[in-house]
Amino acid sequence: STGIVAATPFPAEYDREYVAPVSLGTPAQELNLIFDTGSSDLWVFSTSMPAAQVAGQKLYNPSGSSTSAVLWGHTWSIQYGDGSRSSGTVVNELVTIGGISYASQALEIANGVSAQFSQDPASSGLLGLGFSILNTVIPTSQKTWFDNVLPTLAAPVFTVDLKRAAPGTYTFGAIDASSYAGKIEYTPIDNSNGFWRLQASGYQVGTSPFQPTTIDAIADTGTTLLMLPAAIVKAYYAQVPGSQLHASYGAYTFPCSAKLPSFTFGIGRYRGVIPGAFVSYGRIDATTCYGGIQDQGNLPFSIFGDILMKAQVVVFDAGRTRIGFAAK
Ligand SMILES: O=C([C@@H]1CCCNC1)N1CCCCC1
Repeated sequence: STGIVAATPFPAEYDREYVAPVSLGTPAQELNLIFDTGSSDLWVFSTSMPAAQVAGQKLYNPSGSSTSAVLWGHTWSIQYGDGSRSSGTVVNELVTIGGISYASQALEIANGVSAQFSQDPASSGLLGLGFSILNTVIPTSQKTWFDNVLPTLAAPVFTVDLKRAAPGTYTFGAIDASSYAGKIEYTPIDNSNGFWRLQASGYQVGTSPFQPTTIDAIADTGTTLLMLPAAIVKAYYAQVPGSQLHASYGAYTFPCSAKLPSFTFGIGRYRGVIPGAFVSYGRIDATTCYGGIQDQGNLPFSIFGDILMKAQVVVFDAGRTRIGFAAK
């Protein structure tokens, strides 16, 4: 089987996150979820949530589904790198994405979420596309939806084609040859820590010479920005007049009138180019804009988030434990 769903950015003004529709239960309850290659829990806002933690999100109601079955004695609790959290209980449920169904998917229903989720009306939860070793369900860890449907897919892959300020696609079981230009360049991933973790071969700021250096990064569709080592970030903004590491935001900002240089990353000999305009994340006041490239801080690796992904077609190949990039 193959399946395709739209990946829609929110909010309209800047691409903070991308959500896609997931159908739950019988009759179908369709919720918009963030597809997150950096985690491995499938969890949803539910009717078990306190009203104070809900602000417009659609809620999954297990009692309204004839196919939901409580996974007795199982709970989950997750904390993301940005400090956001959610937790709850577990059911087995029919979960369908782009027409691809798995009848007894572990569906984690939230009975509590942190403010970052409560205050985001665009997302009713997350669908983890990381490796199942990261799943937080106890006492027995559960498989991701992708792991469960993998044997039924035409090819053991999913393809991510996010776009700037426009809907893109997540495709399961296929690579759409018409979606990209040139060849797909693959590189091995290390999934031992549950991430789609790769080594990039270097970077280039604008038209400056390419700098060969290994960049150890995870490909994370659930992270908005491109998080890189301090030295690379400094070299990038050195070419943006008026940019600064803003004291109060603890992040690089720049004058919205600035012309941003492109950012190029290497995958072997392949060069992936992020246009300068894609590096502007959004306006924070009349003249100041927020950089889409930021310091990874004390993380043990870089994060290739949406700012990078939206400039590429990215193939997550579980069959050959590799990841591929192509221009578009
Ligand atoms: O929590 C996260 C991210 C947060 C955004 C959504 N994807 C997962 N991690 C990835 C980076 C290392 C720490 C764990």
